[in-house]
Formats: sequence, structure tokens, C-alpha cells
Amino acid sequence: YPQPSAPRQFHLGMFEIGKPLGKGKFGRVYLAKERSSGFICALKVLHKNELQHNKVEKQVRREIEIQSNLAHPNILRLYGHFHDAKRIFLILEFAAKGELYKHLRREQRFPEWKAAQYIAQMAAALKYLHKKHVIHRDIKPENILVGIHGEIKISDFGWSVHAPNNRRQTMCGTLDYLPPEMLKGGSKENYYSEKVDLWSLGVLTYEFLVGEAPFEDTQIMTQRKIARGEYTVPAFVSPEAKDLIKRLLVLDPEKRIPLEDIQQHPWIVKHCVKGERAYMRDSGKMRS
Ligand SMILES: COCCOc1ccc2cc1OCC(=O)N(C)CCCNCc1c[nH]c3ncnc(c13)N2
Repeated sequence: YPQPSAPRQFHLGMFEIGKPLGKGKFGRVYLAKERSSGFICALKVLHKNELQHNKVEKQVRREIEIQSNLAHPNILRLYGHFHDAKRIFLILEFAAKGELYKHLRREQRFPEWKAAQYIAQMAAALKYLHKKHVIHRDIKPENILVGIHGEIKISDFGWSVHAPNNRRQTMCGTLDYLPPEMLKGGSKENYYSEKVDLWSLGVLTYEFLVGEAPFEDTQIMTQRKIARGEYTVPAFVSPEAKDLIKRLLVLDPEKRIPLEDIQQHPWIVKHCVKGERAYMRDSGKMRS
């Protein structure tokens, strides 16, 4: 990974600002070039008063702290940050192919080989996160970007926390990706773990292959379907893909397929084994 050999202290004058890359809840993202090195990056600009008004400064501070310590090919790098009187600036890795959800909407749904490669990359990123006891908690297409080589990168760690965690957060946005254990009300015993990301990975797999989330319905019905683990899989989804979805969308967090086993799942192996073995398999020299 090219490490910008910049000094630890950054300031706005060091960057040439390019085209806008989009506008999020709390800020805009721009293409940028660090003048001395020519390093291309993305610059996210957050307005302090907006963060204060929405009471999200702590969440953003935690996000910066978490993302600054992560380095993985499928996680968007946060190289550094700085601020002036009114704004906070995040210096981020540039994902040249933009937002995954836009590709998904345009293509309606992904072919199984593409979905399987994305899910294998997500599983690798989650394995790295969970090893560092970070739970993402907000895995969905809107929080995934695509790099120049088509590889995916998890961004937006706004909801990530260090495990274990039994703090309940007020949720905004879609319920589609929430696991049953986060829906449950009740007191302290609704403790949840990294396994929440496995449920969301199941929802993501389904949405990549079908083009809509498995529990998509009115808010009330979605909550009920999630709590009961009720969903149907269209006939065009292969039995192997259906099997992986079934092993992720398990109500009991402890019974969800572990990340290590995802890399060996037949659906993933079928589409993601690289090089020699794929050649041998496809040339019929190897019993598949
Ligand atoms: C507190 O914030 C934490 C960091 O959040 C983000 C970091 C980087 C982001 C987007 C982030 O949040 C979501 C957001 O601002 N939008 C949805 C609007 C812009 C969409 N990006 C488009 C985009 C295209 N190529 C990119 N290469 C790198 N980063 C990008 C993009 N966006």
C-alpha cells in the first residue's frame, strides 16, 4: 500500500481539491491530490457545528480512532485527519469505482461469480476487523466502495464499536440489515457480539443475488420477519448460494457459520479459487 510519506501534521494548503465525489449525511467528499507527493486521495469535509448539532462528534471521533488503526485491502484506509476553526478533514484512500450500491442498482443484481467474490472479500475484511475486536454493525451496500481493480472496500465506520458491547444505540436508516438480537428490547442481557456482522453478511449476500433485501417490507413487517428469520429465496438462486445464506441468517448468533468456514464454503470455493486449481477444475483434469 503506497504510504504517503507526508509529515504527521496535515493542513488544507497541502492539497489540491478536485471534483466532488458525493454528499453524505454529515459532509461532502472530494477527490484530492497531496501537492508535494502527487498522492491521489479522497478528502471528506465535516462541519463541526453540524456534528455538534446532530450530537455525533463522539461517534465521528470513535470512527476516526478505529479507522486510523486499520490497514486491509478491503477496508477503506484513513491516512490521517486535521481540522481548522470550522471543519474536520479526513484524508482517505480514493476508491476509483465509487459506491457499490450504485453498481447494484444499475445491474439490478450481481451474477453469482461476482457476488461470491465480493462476499469472500467482505469475509476477509470482517475476519480482520473481528481479530481486532471491532464490530462494524452497519454492513450494507451503501457503506461499500469499489477500488480501481473492482475490489470492494468497507467505508463508513460510524456505527463500529469495540466488542464486547451491550450499549444500545438509537438506530436510524433501514432496519433491513439489523440482526434479531439487536432488535430485541429488554435490559442488559441483550448483549451482542461480532456475530451481528455475520447476519448482515447474510443479508448482503441475499441482496447481491436477488437485488433486494430478504426482509424488505413495511417497518413493522420487516421487524417481525427478522425476529422470526422468515424469508424466501427465488428459484434462480443456486442451491450453494442458498445454503450459505441459510447458514448466515440464523437467529441464534452462536449458530451462524464462522468467518473461517465461509472461505471453505462450496459456493465461495466454486467461484473464488484462483489459478492452477481453477484451470485444473475447468479443464476437467480434476474431479470437481
Ligand atoms: C464520517 O465519515 C467517515 C468516512 O465516510 C466516508 C468516507 C469516504 C467516502 C464516503 C464516506 O461516507 C459516506 C459519504 O460521505 N457519502 C455517501 C457521500 C460520498 C460518497 N463517496 C463516494 C466516493 C467515491 N470514491 C470514493 N473514494 C473514497 N471515499 C469515498 C468515495 N467516499
